Amino acid sequence: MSKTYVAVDIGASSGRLMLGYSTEGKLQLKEVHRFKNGFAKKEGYDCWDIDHILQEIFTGLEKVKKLGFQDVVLGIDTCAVDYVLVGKDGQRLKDPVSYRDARTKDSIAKLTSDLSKDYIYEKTGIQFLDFNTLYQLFEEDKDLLAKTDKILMIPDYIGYVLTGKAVTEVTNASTTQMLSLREGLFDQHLLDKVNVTHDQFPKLVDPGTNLGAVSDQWYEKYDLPRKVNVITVATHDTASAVVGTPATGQRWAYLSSGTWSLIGTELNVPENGEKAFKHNYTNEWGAYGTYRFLKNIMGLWIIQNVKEELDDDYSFAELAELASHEEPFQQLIDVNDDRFQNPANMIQEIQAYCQETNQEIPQTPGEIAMAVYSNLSLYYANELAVLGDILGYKIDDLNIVGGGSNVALMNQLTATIAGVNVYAGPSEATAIGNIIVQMIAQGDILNVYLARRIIADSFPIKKYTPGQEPFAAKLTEYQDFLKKTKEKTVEGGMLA
Ligand SMILES: Nc1ncnc2c1ncn2[C@@H]1O[C@H](COP(=O)(O)OP(=O)(O)OP(=O)(O)O)[C@@H](O)[C@H]1O
Ligand SMILES: C[C@H](O)[C@H](O)[C@@H](O)C(=O)CO
Ligand SMILES: [Mg+2]
Repeated sequence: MSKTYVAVDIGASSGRLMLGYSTEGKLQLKEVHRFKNGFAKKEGYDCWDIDHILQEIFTGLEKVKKLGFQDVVLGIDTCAVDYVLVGKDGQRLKDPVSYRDARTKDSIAKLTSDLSKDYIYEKTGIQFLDFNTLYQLFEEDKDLLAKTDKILMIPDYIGYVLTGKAVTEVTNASTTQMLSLREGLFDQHLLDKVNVTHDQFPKLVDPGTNLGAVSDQWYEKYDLPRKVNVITVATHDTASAVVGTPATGQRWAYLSSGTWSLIGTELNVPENGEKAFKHNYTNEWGAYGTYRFLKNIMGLWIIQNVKEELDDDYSFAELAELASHEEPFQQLIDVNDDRFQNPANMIQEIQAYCQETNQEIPQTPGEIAMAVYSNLSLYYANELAVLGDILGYKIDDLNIVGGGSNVALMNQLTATIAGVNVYAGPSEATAIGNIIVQMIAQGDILNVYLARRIIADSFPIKKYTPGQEPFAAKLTEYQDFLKKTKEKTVEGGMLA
């Protein structure tokens, strides 16, 4: 048996500690601890409860010890862009604001009034999302920034709390939209633009960097395994998900399907040309010198809100089951419309959208869930066509990983509409990718290509073929609908 590894995977909706080790050439994964994650209003901002997250990590580590593991390696991954400001005394200056907060909704226009989007995209190759770190820092309290000794991305902050070592891991640093592709450093113009200095970000490190042991101070408070050595993995959770995607072949794409749906592929050189810029594709840095050429899609965040607004009367599996009894595409919805980013009530927002576009309004939980799932499938198919157009080749295989890989109807609809083979699973690809980087750093696995074969042999992966369903022509209708609604959105007003 290899060493014992612990993945701390903090998703936007749930966090988990997973134990991983390999025996007889297969990877074993065991969930040790899971907890709900989310943001809440604090002093007027939507904030992550970082103390809750830290407490749950220590609780999970105590469970690891109770299972008899005394000597483990640990890696941390979380969602992107968000950060913690640390003062000169090494303490947090405030709670981290969530990217869902409205403080940056007008920031792109403000920041690019005198620094062009062309410059920023040519420099960074990163998609324009109004919550990127660049815009959050632009809106940040200037007095607080002046008092800031370190700006730590959330997983780097957790590593800093655990070990006392402060670094900036590159996969997550790239999501700031401040890293220069060419120089491999934070771009000076962009730092200046947000009144931040180079040395306020700790040194940039690659995935697989050893941070060292959990500090002694924590052993006075918690009953932890005797030795916990922390390694900086691909700390943006999507970067870990991509490492954990069991793709083979040449023309493959991934869909990391969780709170967000991240659809894209893995490149060895960035693609920040005209088409990529026009379609707002991003070049987030991946592990091992790769680039995650991808697009953010609103994802299962929509269903998470629907579930909550139905008072959690239905599990996700039950909502998917109810949806499967409904006809797909009863309405066409631009699921990436900003109005779905953080509405007061998601169900009402979906219904209002359908009314404004003169379409049948979904009413029952099954109708609402099918409206979401079938339009996500259409959106995925559309983006696969765009991805192929930018790259100059058709994508053959789509690997769907993350919790969304459990939604069979969405996997099948996507395969049929996009005309691709869909390989669904593993749903815990992020935690698996987290562990793989640790195993490679420790010499337990040679490289990521061999790791992906081990993953494919270790976890159930379900294949969905395009089939002859009558929906393939639906994509053209959806593309026309998106074009029309985007034009109308620009002009405002109801759709004809
Ligand atoms: N059995 C299931 N049936 C249907 N949907 C499911 C099932 N299990 C998970 N999901 C979907 O997967 C989503 C969670 O996916 P996942 O666990 O990858 O997200 P996360 O890691 O918590 O968050 P993030 O996307 O921020 O990493 C849920 O919101 C739900 O919509
Ligand atoms: C804000 C980012 O796009 C976000 O973190 C996304 O990458 C994600 O949540 C993946 O789980
Ligand atoms: Mg996740």
